[in-house]
Amino acid sequence: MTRAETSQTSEISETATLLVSRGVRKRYSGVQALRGVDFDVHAGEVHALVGENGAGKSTLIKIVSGAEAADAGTVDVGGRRLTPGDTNAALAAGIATVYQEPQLFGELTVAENIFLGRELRRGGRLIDWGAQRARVGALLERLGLDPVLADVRAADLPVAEQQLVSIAKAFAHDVRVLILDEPSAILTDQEVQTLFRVIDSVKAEGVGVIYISHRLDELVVVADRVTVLRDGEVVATRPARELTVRQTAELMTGHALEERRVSRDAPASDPVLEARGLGAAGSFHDVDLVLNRGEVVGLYGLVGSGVNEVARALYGIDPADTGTVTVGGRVRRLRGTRDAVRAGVAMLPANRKVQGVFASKSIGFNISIGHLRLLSRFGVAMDRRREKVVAADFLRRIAIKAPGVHSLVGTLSGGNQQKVVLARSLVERPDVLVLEEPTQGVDVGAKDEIHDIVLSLADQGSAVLVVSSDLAELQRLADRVLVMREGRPAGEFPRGASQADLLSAAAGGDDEEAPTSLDEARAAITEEVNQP
Ligand SMILES: Nc1ncnc2c1ncn2[C@@H]1O[C@H](COP(=O)(O)OP(=O)(O)OP(=O)(O)O)[C@@H](O)[C@H]1O
Repeated sequence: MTRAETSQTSEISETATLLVSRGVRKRYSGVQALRGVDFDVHAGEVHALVGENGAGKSTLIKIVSGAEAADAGTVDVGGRRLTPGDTNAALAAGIATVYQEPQLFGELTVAENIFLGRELRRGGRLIDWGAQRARVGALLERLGLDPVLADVRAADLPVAEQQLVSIAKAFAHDVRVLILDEPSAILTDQEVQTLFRVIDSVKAEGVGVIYISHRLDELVVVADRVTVLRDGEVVATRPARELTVRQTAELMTGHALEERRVSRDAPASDPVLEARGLGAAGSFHDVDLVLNRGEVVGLYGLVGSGVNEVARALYGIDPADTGTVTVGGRVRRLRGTRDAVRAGVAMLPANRKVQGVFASKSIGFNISIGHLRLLSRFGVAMDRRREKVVAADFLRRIAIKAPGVHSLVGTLSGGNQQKVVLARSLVERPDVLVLEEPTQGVDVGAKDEIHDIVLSLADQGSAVLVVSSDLAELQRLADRVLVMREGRPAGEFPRGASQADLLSAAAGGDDEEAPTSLDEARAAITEEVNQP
């Protein structure tokens, strides 16, 4: 289905309002998370819900899906009032929620996952595997996915497909309103295209979609309407086509945003880290990489390019099996993260859960853990007063939304927890810092602050490697961008290179046919991916 046809569908069914919430209020200890929110969803539309970290998006969807009860206000679905705080009632009314991280059992097949707990049985006893597989196949096909996925173990699928399977699982029930909580945050450009195709097909069936995202540039493509929340209040609900990214960002923050350009002189050649001929069987080969003192180097590539694996090898998570790495003039064997830390390399991995926060501890504690490592490196005892000052400074600088440094990290919104993890690694001021998707899930205002912090770390002499799928982020941060394709280096670009250049090098475009715009580069990739 084309976009034009899709939007027609949503206009036709505009009168059918599936979900209406009125005057929703919710208070947690010390925080008024929602202050009387009105929000509705029409049949066949994608209604995006955006706002800064802590604006109240997750709280609203928890109330709509019955995971939390509101203090005041109502939610009606199909004209019937939902019982507050009752997930079964919400499910029965047709509300399904798909979270960013797929909630599947890795050891089970896709079909088993989809029917888990409500298996189809023959004569009421034996599981009817054949019938299940056929139903799942039809379901996958309905969403434009390959029916052969039914028999694949969930753990063997890439995370993007696991997410699409989670959507399929939701559709095993009768869905009227599908809630997608930051579905694109962990996806690459071409995976996002597939997600949008699936969204188009569910829209065409008259399902209403609530779409939460921090990637504002995709709203004009995927959303019909946009609601902006700020501090628990709706500040605007508008057709997506009437809002630019900048206007949306300004509504979110409540103030005008300046256009920010970074101009930085390329740092002099003074290698802190040098990797030569680095390789790991099956994932990357022949990688030469130099990080100079005070330099920010970007590493960019599509899925399967090996960029994340290179970063993980430099931090000793999945060691390389060929080549050498020299840090601070000494050849290092990075066989584990302890070797990397000893060599002065720190990393903020993309999957924050790997690194984890101490949810039951305060913000101050979580940030000072990084500080403790720094101080203990010099054999100095930790100074508690200083710990509080450092944490309070970060709270202010990267706008962590919380009552104070004593607040427990477990009570913060997802994005704010991420800022705490970042603050911790920045406190350590490592010689080499490897950042993987440093601003994923973080709002626009905090993104700028995080970029400023990374650049000031480089100004103070750290060498920084940033692996990011956000091209605008790489343009802003990186003095140089190395592009990888299918496990090998595919080009190097100085600061000032266009997004189209980076994307086409990553996708294997040749120079003679270099695309002139980002859209053209994206279209070329989609075409390549869709080729049999
Ligand atoms: N269980 C809780 N206890 C205390 N405060 C909470 C709890 N859950 C949420 N909050 C607070 O309510 C506010 C709204 O949080 P919410 O998770 O809805 O934000 P969000 O818009 O989804 O943010 P993000 O983009 O970071 O996910 C935040 O200030 C958060 O700290």
